[in-house]
Amino acid sequence: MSRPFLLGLTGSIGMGKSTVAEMLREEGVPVCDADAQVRALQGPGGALLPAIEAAFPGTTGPEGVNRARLGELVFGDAQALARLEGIVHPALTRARESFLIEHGAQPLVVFDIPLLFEKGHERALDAVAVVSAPAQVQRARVLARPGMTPEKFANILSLQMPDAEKRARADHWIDTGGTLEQTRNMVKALVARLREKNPRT
Ligand SMILES: CC(C)(COP(=O)(O)OP(=O)(O)OC[C@H]1O[C@@H](n2cnc3c(N)ncnc32)[C@H](O)[C@@H]1O)[C@@H](O)C(=O)NCCC(=O)NCCS
Ligand SMILES: Nc1ncnc2c1ncn2[C@@H]1O[C@H](COP(=O)(O)OP(=O)(O)OP(=O)(O)O)[C@@H](O)[C@H]1O
Repeated sequence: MSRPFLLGLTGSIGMGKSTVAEMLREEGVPVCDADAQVRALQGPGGALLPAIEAAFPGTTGPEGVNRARLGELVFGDAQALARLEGIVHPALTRARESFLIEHGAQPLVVFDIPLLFEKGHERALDAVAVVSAPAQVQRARVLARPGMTPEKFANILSLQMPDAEKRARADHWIDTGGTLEQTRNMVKALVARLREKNPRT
């Protein structure tokens, strides 16, 4: 039975993954956004709140998870991060399965997964596209975000596979170091090529 072509989308912090995911949606490609799912599961009334509160007391409330607080506890403490991932990642796997059933008739679907290579998700995908920009562009983008410090940035970077390795492993590279228009043209070209590879009637 035919099925959609499964493209993974990844990239390190601040590289422009969310921006590219939005461009893909504008091209009519369904995008399953792991970060958005985590936010829903951790938001007000989210299904993961009881388990997170039990493991990290004081980090949840009526507004859901206090992400800044939880981030302080887990970024920089490998054991705590592994405990949080043990709660979050199985729920993400289930969400991905439902997404695929919902969009099973499409030629192409995208899974936007921040830690795609770090967690071995490439094994379940047909191809992977990585978004990346020069390190100094990444740094400037990330440090401009409210609440970000050079220390927090360094910690998060140390948890992620180096950008050069991601690019070496990926099948497609989307350069986000230029203008938004240049990036959009690359996105359009990639979508056209992949849809051609897997035409659906
Ligand atoms: C700790 C949390 C609450 C902090 O939230 P916050 O809004 O402050 O940061 P945000 O989620 O935007 O992450 C900031 C950066 O850290 C990276 N990051 C997030 N989780 C992880 C992780 N487990 N390992 C490595 N990098 C991570 C993100 O890709 C991003 O580049 C949140 O990141 C979380 O719940 N993480 C665990 C779930 C997870 O693994 N998510 C990433 C895959 S979907
Ligand atoms: N050519 C480009 N392609 C993509 N983003 C660009 C480009 N030029 C500038 N930007 C800007 O860079 C920022 C990238 O942020 P974005 O949230 O997309 O990154 P991200 O990789 O999803 O980050 P994180 O992993 O931390 O969630 C946006 O503000 C975007 O407008």
